[in-house]
Amino acid sequence: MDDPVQTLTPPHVLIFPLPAQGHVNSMLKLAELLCLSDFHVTFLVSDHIHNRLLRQTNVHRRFEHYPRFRFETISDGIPTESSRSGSDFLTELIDSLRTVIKPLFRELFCSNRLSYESTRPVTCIIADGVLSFTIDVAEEMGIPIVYFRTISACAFWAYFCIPQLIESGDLPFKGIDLDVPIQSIPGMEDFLRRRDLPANCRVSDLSNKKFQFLSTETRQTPRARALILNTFDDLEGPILSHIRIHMPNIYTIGPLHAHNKPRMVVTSTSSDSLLEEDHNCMMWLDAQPSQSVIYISFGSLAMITRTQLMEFWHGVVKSGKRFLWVIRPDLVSDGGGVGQIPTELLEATMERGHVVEWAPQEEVLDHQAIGGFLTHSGWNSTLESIVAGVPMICWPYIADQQMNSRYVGEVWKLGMDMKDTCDRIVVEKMIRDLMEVRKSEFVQSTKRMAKLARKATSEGGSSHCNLDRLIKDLRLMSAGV
Ligand SMILES: O=c1ccn([C@@H]2O[C@H](COP(=O)(O)OP(=O)(O)O[C@H]3O[C@H](CO)[C@@H](O)[C@H](O)[C@H]3O)[C@@H](O)[C@H]2O)c(=O)[nH]1
Ligand SMILES: C[C@H]1CC[C@@H]2C(C(=O)O)=CO[C@@H](O)[C@@H]21
Repeated sequence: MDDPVQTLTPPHVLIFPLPAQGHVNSMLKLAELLCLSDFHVTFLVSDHIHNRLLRQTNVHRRFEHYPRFRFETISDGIPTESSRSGSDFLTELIDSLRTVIKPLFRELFCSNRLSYESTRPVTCIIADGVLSFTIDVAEEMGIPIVYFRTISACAFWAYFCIPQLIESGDLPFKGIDLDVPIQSIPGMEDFLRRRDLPANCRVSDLSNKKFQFLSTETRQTPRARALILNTFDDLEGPILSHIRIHMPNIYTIGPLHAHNKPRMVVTSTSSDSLLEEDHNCMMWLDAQPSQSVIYISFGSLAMITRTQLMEFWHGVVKSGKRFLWVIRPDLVSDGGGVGQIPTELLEATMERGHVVEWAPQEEVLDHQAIGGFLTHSGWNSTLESIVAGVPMICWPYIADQQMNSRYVGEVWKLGMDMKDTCDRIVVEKMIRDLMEVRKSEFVQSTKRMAKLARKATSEGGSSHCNLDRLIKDLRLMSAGV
């Protein structure tokens, strides 16, 4: 007999990510999974993000397959000329969230822009876990709201425990020793150091705006009905048990990009990238020996100085390995861009390297030529590397990345943590260790975790079952149950 819940009128879910690539990616994947269950989905993005999606992706064609999906746009309140990258991005956004986006979000619900032909009004909101003003509006409107935090459970738990860190005297740091152990986060007592805490904790003044924002926003999480996390139980089970004490209803449904549902419109050109992907690198990879290439990418927000770029470049070249490197147009922060490259680097790059401004990363990581990933440890990149079974060298930049890199190196043993170092000798050594000296050790551990990740999202797996439970619960919430 059919499940009676299935017979309820299809929900209309409004999904609202923070206007940043790493948040839009995973939440668009959730949107598609809900569309496959015949939900009505309104995906609320900033005008800036929407314009870039239109320009750089086939996302509109992809979602034409789902007649109940639509984009809705809202201003991010940030000056058009802003690069929306680097550590200043959050500073700009924090002011705008309160002064511009919150009033516009409320106004959206008071207008008729969300009720359109043959579609019921919004019955449930899925909001980014750093947008607590959406809970205020949802409560005013009497609409159920579920949070989706797009970072790892371990990073979430570190942010959530900031009050304990302050109470125990761990924050603010006293002195400059970043290797002082941190023992006031339950479940992390044996391996956490000051340097592994989210980068926002490296402040001397706890009234720092970004620090306060991330701590305060994270502590608001229990006000939501439930929390969605893009992770899986075999990866972060121990930490999830601690979070569940404060937030009992958690849906671990990741790795979201690994769910392969029948009817899913996944083609080789399915991209959510806000930059134009250079697919020529795939033909270059086809010509490289198996597991001979180190892939280098620092995500969509990270910025490095030209000095750091040169340290990485010299180290990569000295390693003697082939390399595919993503150098975004806005990656180098000190104005001069990539600038003049020393001849010896250019010659080596011509011989065994390939540089692109943006790559089809999921496809790249799945390519047989890739033997390692030098990453900034953004959570989407980390999950993509785990699913692809590619060992990592982690060079975290901001926010949650410090936590992710410690877990990759010390807890999951899926690679090495290069945090707080940018030295050509270290870069060369770590690449050789990853691709030669310790290769068999990492191949074994990454194969095992990749198998667990695919098991989680397969029929009967933990994430597959949690996604079914989320879909059923969204139907019940939308029916007022
Ligand atoms: O050339 C590239 C480089 C990256 N990507 C994709 O872009 C996304 C990048 O996401 P992520 O690795 O999470 O990095 P950020 O863009 O930096 O993501 C932000 O959002 C994440 C989720 O909240 C956080 O974990 C990060 O710290 C934060 O910087 C991934 O899906 C990649 O596959 C491409 O498609 N092509
Ligand atoms: C710029 C960062 C502020 C909050 C976001 C985040 C999170 O904790 O959700 C992590 O890194 C970035 O994506 C965002």
